[in-house]
Amino acid sequence: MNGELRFPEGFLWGTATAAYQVEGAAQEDGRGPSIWDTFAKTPGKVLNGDTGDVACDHYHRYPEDVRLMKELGMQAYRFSIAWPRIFPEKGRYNPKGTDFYKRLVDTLHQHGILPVATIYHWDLPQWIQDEGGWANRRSVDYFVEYANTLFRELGDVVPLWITHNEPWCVSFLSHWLGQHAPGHRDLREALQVAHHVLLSHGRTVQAYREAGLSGRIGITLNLTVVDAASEDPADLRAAQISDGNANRWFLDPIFRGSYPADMVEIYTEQAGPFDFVHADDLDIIRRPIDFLGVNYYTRSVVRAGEDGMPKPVPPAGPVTDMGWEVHPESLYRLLTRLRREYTGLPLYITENGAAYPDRVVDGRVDDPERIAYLRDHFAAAHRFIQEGGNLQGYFVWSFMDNFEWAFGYSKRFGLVYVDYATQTRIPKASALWYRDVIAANGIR
Ligand SMILES: N#[N+]C[C@@H]1[C@@H](O)[C@H](O)[C@@H](O)[C@@H]2O[C@H]12
Repeated sequence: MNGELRFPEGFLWGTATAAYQVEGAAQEDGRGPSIWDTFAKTPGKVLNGDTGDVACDHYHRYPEDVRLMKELGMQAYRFSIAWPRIFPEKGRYNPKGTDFYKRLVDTLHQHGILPVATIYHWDLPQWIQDEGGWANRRSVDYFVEYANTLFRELGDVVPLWITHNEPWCVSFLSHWLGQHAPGHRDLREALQVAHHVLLSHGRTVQAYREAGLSGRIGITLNLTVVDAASEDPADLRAAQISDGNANRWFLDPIFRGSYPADMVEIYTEQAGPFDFVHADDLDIIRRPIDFLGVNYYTRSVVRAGEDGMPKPVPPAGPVTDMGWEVHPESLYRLLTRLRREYTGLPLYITENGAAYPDRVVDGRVDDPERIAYLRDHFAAAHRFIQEGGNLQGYFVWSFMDNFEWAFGYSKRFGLVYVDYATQTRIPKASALWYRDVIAANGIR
């Protein structure tokens, strides 16, 4: 790549984390248990039996972390709010929970860093799960009450709100594939969960408008590009189905007010009638948002299984420590598709990054692969912008190494290395490189 690629004036450069992955303080100041506390303590669910009990101790070390963000030139910080801190039990609001986020947001403002709050990043209060979780339509009302509480307490100091992080993971990964909390394996339940999460999104957008706040609200979807392994019609259809599950199942309701017909036919056959979809639900889900958050990590390649359903094909090219193919051109393809087929709204890359087996050598962490990964993905984003794409910001996942869900602490996504034994933070070479990218508002 020759020459410098400069981003538009005002382009927002930041990093992202999530409450259960970084905060620790799992029982502090009235926090109640979440489904991830339960899941992580269930033998065999998380590698090495790791939990988020301590994590990066961000709950106590946020002043140091925010100072480091400032030193690294970060302009924005996307964090999530832990619902079980705010409503630890049914019907009981915990002001101490909100107070932590007020302290965090105030510290961010003091350092000139824009707070971006994700309302839900997977840590459902266990008391709601005990009532059926997201599969129970009542969860929608609980979510709106929680969101309204946040808008009341933080609405005037948080300018960007994200209702949900990755509804696909909340529904299919957690209730069909069983890999995330609560670890269920039931397609019909996953479809109900997806619907109620989307409905809670729409209801919350409505509540935000009614609150008369001056910020902006959107949703973050994990999206990908699905390629067929061959031009064989069976493989092409398998790719279409995989795209329907990964992308269109969420994009269509939000931007078109309907579920994709081809997938409704398949899922009705596999999981029964959609009697959990009420008459005006889709009109609520499609409430206009101000921006779309896109989490992109990799593309997928699929072939048709014997049943015609998509089966993953192992990556042929370079992969990260997660085994995910490094495929920056698919970020450009994804963004271009979103603009062509769904929306001209502002887009933010709310997560993009890579795990690599980082090591501390003489007090330093050299991570050239991560620098190359980020550079190539920034270049793909820049190409989209150059062609008129409305991309307004980029949040690298993650600010620091953290609890990587079922992988525990075995995968390091951070720009900043965390020594979990001492809680020492060490900016990796990629953090210093990113600092220079932000300062130049571009890449060389
Ligand atoms: N795996 N992985 C890394 C990263 C995960 O740590 C985030 O919590 C999710 O939002 C999204 O899956 C992406």
